[in-house]
Amino acid sequence: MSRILIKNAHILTMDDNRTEIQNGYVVIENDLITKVSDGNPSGFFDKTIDAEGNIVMPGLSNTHTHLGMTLLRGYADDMVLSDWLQKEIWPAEAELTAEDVYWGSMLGCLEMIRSGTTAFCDMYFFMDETAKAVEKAGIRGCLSYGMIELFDEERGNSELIKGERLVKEWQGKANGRITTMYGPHAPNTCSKEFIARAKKAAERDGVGVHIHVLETEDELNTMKKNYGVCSVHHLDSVNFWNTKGDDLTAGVDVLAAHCVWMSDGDIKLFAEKGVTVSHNPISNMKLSSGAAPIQKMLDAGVNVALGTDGCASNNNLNMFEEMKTAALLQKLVTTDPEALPAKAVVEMATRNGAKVIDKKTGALKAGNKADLIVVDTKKANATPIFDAYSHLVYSAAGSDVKTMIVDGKILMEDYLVLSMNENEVIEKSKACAIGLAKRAKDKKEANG
Ligand SMILES: CSC[C@H]1O[C@@H](n2cnc3c(O)ncnc32)[C@H](O)[C@@H]1O
Ligand SMILES: [Zn+2]
Repeated sequence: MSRILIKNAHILTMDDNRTEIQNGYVVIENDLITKVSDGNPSGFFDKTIDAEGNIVMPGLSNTHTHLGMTLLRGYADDMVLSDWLQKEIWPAEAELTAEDVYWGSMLGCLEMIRSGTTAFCDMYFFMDETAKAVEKAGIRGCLSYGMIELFDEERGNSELIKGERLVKEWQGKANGRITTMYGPHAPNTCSKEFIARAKKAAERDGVGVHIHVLETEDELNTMKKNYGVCSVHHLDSVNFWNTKGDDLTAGVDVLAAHCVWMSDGDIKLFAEKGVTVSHNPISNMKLSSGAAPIQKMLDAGVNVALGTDGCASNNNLNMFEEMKTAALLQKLVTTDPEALPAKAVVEMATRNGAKVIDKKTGALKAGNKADLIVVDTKKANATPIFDAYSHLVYSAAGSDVKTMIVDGKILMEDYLVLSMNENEVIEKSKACAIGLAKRAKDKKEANG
């Protein structure tokens, strides 16, 4: 049995009472938190980390990523989503190899460890490679193979087989750090019959579903033109949003990324059904997709989490930037400075996201898994701190994350990443990115 003590900590538990403890300690035994308290700890510990008054909190959950896309960081910027995908990203992705996705995923894991993200929800291709990277890096990943049916039944059949294989092979692996979902890409790239089949498979296998929804006004208009209703109501007709099973006991998580063009009726439906929304403000701003009505969703009782989206539309995986942007964007579009206060943003980035990844994470309390970070407050940008939530959202940087523990294992200590060779990951992923871009350029030139 391994016992770790973290002491002298300013603890944000993010538990149901949002308990905040000054000068507290956390005890970790193997992969679990066994005590969170103030006062003096007792007993023998294999390892003691003196937090020296720094903030100790649950690790951040990035609920929408395409990790292999780290290799396409900066590959095509300043374009509208449809052109960006069709003219640049999809042709480049057609050249991806398994090795590219492995090193791109390792690079993504490294960036997440360095900026405080302990868990993420991914949708992409060559997902065995992302799973291997998660195994090695030590973080927590909820992985889905991104299925693009393109309204072609035969293609849909083979996509579903690939999605199923990922679930069968990886669900619960790496001591439960790897979980899986089905990932039908979007209502404007997949038929509702196909999306309903993916949902049924998820219910059968007891895993969730992850989908892009109402990201752009163009999607909303296309759906209305083709089906007479928006994407949300289109999929509601096949019970896609139900998170409870038929007997209202068992259920599966439904994770909807973007949700920018939601009507009041869509929001009400999501609240009733228990859908989790992944809000991706930086990607939405960069692609000019719009501003999701997040304060309205929270007021209606929707579980809203945060995500970065892929590195080609953000262009990083830094959840501290995402938190700040989320807060500022809501204040801007509502013209209400009270919209999306700092504490609500930290909730989105921790406990709300954790609900769809692992319900035993997202809060520091006895019995939960030991996934946490230490945020350095001995910094100019952390002086003074009147309110820890305000500091995290408006002033802190991802690079202030000093130490990270996931599943009871120390992945970064005092800014030193322990679970991988950082230089090797940077060099190998850079070489893969250069090769990928060259292949894509050669293919483009050959096609005229
Ligand atoms: C089917 S795997 C994921 C697929 O989605 C593409 N993608 C990346 N960012 C976005 C976005 O913001 N909206 C829609 N699709 C996106 C990615 O390039 C893969 O092809
Ligand atoms: Zn996406």
